[in-house]
This record gives sequence, structure tokens and C-alpha cells, in this order.
Amino acid sequence: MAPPQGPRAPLEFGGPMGAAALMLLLPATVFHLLLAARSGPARLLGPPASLPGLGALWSPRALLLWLVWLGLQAALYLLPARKVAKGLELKDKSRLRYPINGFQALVLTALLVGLGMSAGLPLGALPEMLLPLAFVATLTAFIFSLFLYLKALVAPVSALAPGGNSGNPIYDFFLGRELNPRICSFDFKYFCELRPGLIGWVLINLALLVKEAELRGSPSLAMWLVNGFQLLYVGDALWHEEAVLTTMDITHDGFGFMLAFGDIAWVPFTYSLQAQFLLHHPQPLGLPMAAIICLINAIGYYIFRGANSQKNTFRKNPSDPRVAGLETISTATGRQLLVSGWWGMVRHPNYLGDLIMALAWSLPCGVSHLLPYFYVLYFTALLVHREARDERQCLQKYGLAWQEYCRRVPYRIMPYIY
Ligand SMILES: NC(=O)C1=CN([C@@H]2O[C@H](COP(=O)(O)OP(=O)(O)OC[C@H]3O[C@@H](n4cnc5c(N)ncnc54)[C@H](OP(=O)(O)O)[C@@H]3O)[C@@H](O)[C@H]2O)C=CC1
Ligand SMILES: CC(C)=CCC[C@@H](C)[C@H]1CC=C2C3=C(CC[C@@]21C)[C@@]1(C)CC[C@H](O)C(C)(C)[C@@H]1CC3
Repeated sequence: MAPPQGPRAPLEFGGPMGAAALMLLLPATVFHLLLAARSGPARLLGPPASLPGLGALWSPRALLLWLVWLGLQAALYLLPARKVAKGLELKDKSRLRYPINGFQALVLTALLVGLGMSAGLPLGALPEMLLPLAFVATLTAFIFSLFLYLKALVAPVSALAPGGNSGNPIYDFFLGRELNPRICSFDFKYFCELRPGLIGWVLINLALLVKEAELRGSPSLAMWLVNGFQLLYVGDALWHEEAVLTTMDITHDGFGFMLAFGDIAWVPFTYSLQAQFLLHHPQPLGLPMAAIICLINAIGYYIFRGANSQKNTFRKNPSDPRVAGLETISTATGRQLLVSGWWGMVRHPNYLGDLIMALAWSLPCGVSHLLPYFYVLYFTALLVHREARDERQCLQKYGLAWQEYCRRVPYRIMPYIY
């Protein structure tokens, strides 16, 4: 059994107490949002208008649907891939291999759903099942995290994540002990990060759009915008799937409750909140306003994609002509840091673009309610916290060179503000 890492790794998220609180608070938030979105007052703060009985949470049909969904996505993951990419070097100097077929999984899912709908699949019935589906997804996340925790107890020390093996079971269960848990070549974390949750999110959005068309004759412009923007975001993530291999989730964080729940329950059921809200609270949206919102989304996407692609191109090959002219700082590790281009504007330009897009996803819901802006608020908190975690890791990795970068690029996310 792998020994705990002990007090060397600083505890994050408020330690075991914080982890326990988050494990209660996060699922409670999912149910609160699902209930609030369908209630008349649609209040973000305060108790939901009505609480459902346990019967409304449990449905064998939802369980079956959920298992079929996970099975389908797992089967699509196992299909031959156009490319097999290598991850970053691990502690034992090995590099894991990952199939690059996420976009293919999205397209095949769309084809299957399209075929199903033409054969009479009632996609518009899905919004009625969101509550029991979220319940089974949450239950799955708890059971799956227990499996991951037990599996990590017998994993070799070299397979453990830098954090998440403090020896405290609650904290380790939450953060995840093992870095890349796998059975044969099936990588659980990589699979969950991009497939069932992200593709599930756009499928839920589509079902809400179909339901709106059934109720009101056609989907509203606001619903089209939310569906279009979020489909672009998910399609982009799957098209650039290889880039996820260098995110801190894959390279640094263990796979425990936080990511398992985040990937399979939090993302599909809370990221679809705007479309849920619009189904129950239709909002008028004129063409001029829609055009402005599209422009905001396009600006956000331009910054997000430009910054992420610039860094990925630079990390893959610093002499690539697209980045070779950029100014850099050398570090003791042999790697360089960009100090011009997007990464010379602020230290996390990709977060800035992501936040601008988040705003564009909520604006079609009007300004009468705070609820559809939950994503903007939560995402700001998540990215500010994530940025602080990343800065700590970079300071540790790059030392003086990182300090020099911070001096030359003083703002973190928003120029002249933060
Ligand atoms: N929708 C959602 O819920 C979420 C979306 N995201 C998005 O995911 C994307 C990835 O984010 P994330 O993984 O947090 O981090 P980043 O993609 O910002 O990567 C941070 C890493 O980039 C490298 N880096 C930092 N500064 C420089 C520089 N100047 N030059 C070169 N390399 C640099 C460092 O790693 P190294 O030097 O080792 O390469 C650092 O650890 C973002 O676009 C974010 O917005 C993230 C979380 C949630
Ligand atoms: C509150 C809670 C449960 C936190 C867990 C956080 C997770 C929801 C997020 C952590 C990092 C994520 C990323 C994406 C989705 C959300 C989670 C899992 C991401 C897949 C979204 C699409 C992007 O293009 C991305 C691939 C860059 C991104 C990677 C990080």
C-alpha cells in the first residue's frame, strides 16, 4: 500500500473540513439550481419555491438512461482514434498514451441522437428527467470516487498525485490520490473530463430547445444563442482535445470526488442552467441585442482560442514560425515563458476570454433574474482560485524567472483591474 505523503504537501480547499463541506455543498447547489430554474420566482438565493419528495429524485428509467449514456460514451472512447497522443512525462519517466477521438465521439453521438429522433425518440421528455438524472449522476460520482480511492490504496507511490495523499481519508477522497487511474488503456480521468459531461451538457441543451419548440411552436432566439455558443465551446474543447493533456487537472490533480463529480454531474446539470431557465422563463430578445451578444461571444472566443493555441503551439515547438518572433524569458528548467503576444497582456489571457464568453451565455436570459448569471459568478470564483493555485505551482517550478514574468506582466486576468 502506498504510504501517505504526510505534511509535506500543503492542504488546499480548506483541508478535510473544507473538503467535507464542499462534498455536501456542491451536490446541494446542483439540486437547488435545477429546482430554482423551473420555479416561478427563479431565485438564486434563498430556498427553492417547493421541495420535491424523494420519489421525484429516484427513477429506474433515469438510472437506465444514465448507464446507457455512460456505456455509449465509453464505447465511443474505445473506437479506433485518428491519432494517439502522448501525455507529459511522469515521475517514473514514462509517458501515457491517449486516444484523440473526442470530436469523433461528439459527431457519432449527434448522428445517433438524430437517427433516434427520426425513429421517434422523445428528446423533449429529457428536461422532465433532469432531477432524477442529476441524482443518479451524483450517486455515481460518490460510488466511483470510492472505487478510485480504494484503487489508489494499492497503487505504486510513483502513480500518486502531488496533492491528495495527505493520509486524511476525507481530504484524499475529495482531491483524489492517484494521478492517472486506468484499467488497461482506459484512462478514467481523461475520459470523464471531456466525454460524458461535456457531450451530455450539449445534449441537455438540445433537449431543452426541442421542448421549447414543442411548447411554443419554435425555439426562441435566446435559446438558439445559448445552444449555439455552448455547442461551439464544447466542439472546440473536443477538437483541441490534445490540449487538455497539459492542463493542471491531468498533470497535477489526482482523480477523486472533486473532478469526478465536477465532470459527470456538475458540468452537465449546472452548465445547462441558462437553457433550463429559458425553457421556464422565456425572454424576448431583439436582433440588435442578439448581434451585440454574438459579438461579445466572438471576442471572448477569439481571446480564449488565440491564447490557448499560442501557448500550445509554443510548448510543442518554440521555433514554430507562428510563435518564434515572440519575446520570452528563460527559466532554469530549460523551458521558456512567453512575455509578449497574448501572454504578455495578462498572465492568464485564456481565463479572460473564457469569462467574456461566460457573460455572453447569460446575457440572452435578460437582466430580470440573477439565476442565469450563476455561471458567471461561480466561474469567476473558480478561475480566481485556479489562477492562484497555478501561480503557486509556477513559482515553485520556475522560481526567479516566474517572479520576473510577474514583474513584466503585472496583471493576472483583467488588464489594469486584476
Ligand atoms: N469551463 C470551465 O469550467 C473551465 C475552463 N477552464 C479553461 O481551461 C483552459 C486551461 O486552463 P488551465 O489548465 O487552468 O491553465 P492554463 O492553460 O492557463 O495553463 C497554465 C500553465 O501554462 C503555462 N504558462 C503560464 N504562463 C505561461 C507563459 N507566459 N508562457 C508559456 N507558458 C505559460 C504554465 O505551465 P508550463 O510552463 O508547465 O507549460 C502554467 O502552469 C483555460 O482556457 C481555462 O479558461 C479551466 C477550468 C474550468
Ligand atoms: C465546483 C466543482 C465541482 C469543481 C470541479 C471543477 C471542474 C468542473 C472543472 C475543472 C476543470 C475543468 C475543465 C473543463 C470543464 C470543467 C472542469 C472539469 C474543460 C473541459 C471545459 C472545456 C474547455 O475547453 C477545457 C477543455 C479547456 C476545460 C478544461 C478544464
